Amino acid sequence: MSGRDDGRSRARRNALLRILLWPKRRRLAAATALALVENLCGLVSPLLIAAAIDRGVPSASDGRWMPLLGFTSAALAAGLTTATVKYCFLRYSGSIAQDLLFELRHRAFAHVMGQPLAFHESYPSGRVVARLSSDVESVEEMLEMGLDGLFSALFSMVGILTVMLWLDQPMAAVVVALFVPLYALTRWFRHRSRQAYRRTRTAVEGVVQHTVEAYNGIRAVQAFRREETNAQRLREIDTSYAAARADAGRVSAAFSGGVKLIGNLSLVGLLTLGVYRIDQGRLELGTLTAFLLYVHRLYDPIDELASFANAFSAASAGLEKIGALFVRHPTVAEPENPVALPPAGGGRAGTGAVRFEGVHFRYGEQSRPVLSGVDLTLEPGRTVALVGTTGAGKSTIAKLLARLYDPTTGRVTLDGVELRDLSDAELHSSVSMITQESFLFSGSVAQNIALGRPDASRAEIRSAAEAVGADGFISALPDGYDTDVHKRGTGLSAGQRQLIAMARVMLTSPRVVILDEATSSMDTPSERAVHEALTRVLAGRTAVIIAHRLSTVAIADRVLVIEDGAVVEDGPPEELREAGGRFADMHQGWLAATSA
Ligand SMILES: Nc1ncnc2c1ncn2[C@@H]1O[C@H](COP(=O)(O)OP(=O)(O)OP(=O)(O)O)[C@@H](O)[C@H]1O
Repeated sequence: MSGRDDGRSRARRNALLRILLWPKRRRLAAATALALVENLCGLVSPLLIAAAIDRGVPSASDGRWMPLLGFTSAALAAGLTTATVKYCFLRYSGSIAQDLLFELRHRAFAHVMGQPLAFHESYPSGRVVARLSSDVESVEEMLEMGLDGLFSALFSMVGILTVMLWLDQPMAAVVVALFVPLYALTRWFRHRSRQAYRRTRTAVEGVVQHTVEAYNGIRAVQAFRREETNAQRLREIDTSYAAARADAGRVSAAFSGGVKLIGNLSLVGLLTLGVYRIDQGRLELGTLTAFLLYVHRLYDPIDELASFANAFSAASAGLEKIGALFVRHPTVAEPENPVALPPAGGGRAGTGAVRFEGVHFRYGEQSRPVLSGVDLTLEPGRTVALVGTTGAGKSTIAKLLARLYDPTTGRVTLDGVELRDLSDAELHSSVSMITQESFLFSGSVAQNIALGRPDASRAEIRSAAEAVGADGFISALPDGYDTDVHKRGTGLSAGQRQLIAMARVMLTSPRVVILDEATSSMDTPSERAVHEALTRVLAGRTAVIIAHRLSTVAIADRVLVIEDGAVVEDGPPEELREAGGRFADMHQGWLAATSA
């Protein structure tokens, strides 16, 4: 990662942290106060023990037990208070941490869901899953195990050093002197562990991404016998993940060991100097004991600080990655002052006129132009088939018509209104896209049909299903319209899914329907059922079909042959067939394929 990228990642992480932490500043301040009380109580105990040794024990030898009893009871009370406050702190900081994670996960998810198609087409779904799962988990781990260590370490260090300086300065100087190597070690650790954890986050992202891709494409994986290749690839990515984790482990082990070594050197130094100063009569035994107890207390949290720093490095790398999700992507924004479509009048007739005016389009600034000046007029209520070689630009035209993207220059209008000027609600109810996947969401069949109109009544849902001939098979399902589409055993066929998708469109009753036809063929009876449904859905609407089959082109009134992002032939299918151009060649090819 270059220095500039590094700075940008950190800036994104800090901005994200600010957004998450600022609203919780009061609760964080309360948690800090609890930690302060806990550490102050913890600080008192060694002082009381020192007093018990230096004052309580001598007076007890003289037969006066009260001072010793007083000091030991006070030490006990301090210990009990420390434990109680610690319990409260952990509960309180735990609830802050959970709220924070909840918000982080939901913000990230909502942001991803609201992104334009351009984002999803360039950002692999596996990477998004990694962001929302393992990267958020790394933050969770830090919050769960690290906060306590961080607070204890910071307060203890300041508090203990202050008390030490007050008790005996030459002895405190020994401890302070050993902070120099400790500082150097910590700097090294921060630098190395940040690198190591960035590598682990990248590696774990690879593992998740590969798993999600393999799972999404399981049909292709099995059809092309890619199981072994995929497993081999996972082994490779996993090996690099393991290596990155091992490196992170080595760094943290070196740091922990180093801290322990410096802690022990402090003990030896204090013991040597302490014995010398006692011998000189400048120090009491109780004070030496307090110093030894304090050093122990000082280095224990530093060790905890190491685990926090570890968790922080992992979480920090995770937050940098999550922060990258929030980078603004050019979006197809909803207009501030939307324009309404002219009313449909009596019935649908006359609506659904589409125009592409001088449309140029490229997918990104670096990409080559896909459409270069497309001018098109689609008449209301007619069905147009887009045909052409693969990569010609057919889907791109459909995506612009559904306003999944905006043209780079030029405009697309529906009934005289530019798509950019329509509200999202009007756009979605006026232009519907039936995609190849016919995706069904978790929920009942009825809910899936009512996707575009969640307020539709059961009677309306039913009549939409009847209109496309889907009522028969839906009523035969175990729970009819209430059958859960993803419940085991429901197993809807590809054709049935398509019929549900068509009923969905029927219910929304859009002016324009775009159909990205499936290339894979279905068995003939279900293909016929889908075809009949399609004819009913398209009746009276403007339809654009990306056609891959002869039978679909047959229902079109007009064919547009697209080549290299331009319309090269345009006319009724019969006319183009006779004209002997590209469409005629394609037609011949289809005929040969179907008769073979
Ligand atoms: N998301 C994208 N980012 C960058 N380039 C893209 C993207 N989608 C398509 N393209 C490019 O745009 C061109 C047109 O693609 P498009 O999907 O419109 O073709 P198509 O005619 O629908 O092809 P097919 O019949 O194979 O679906 C192709 O060169 C393709 O590589």
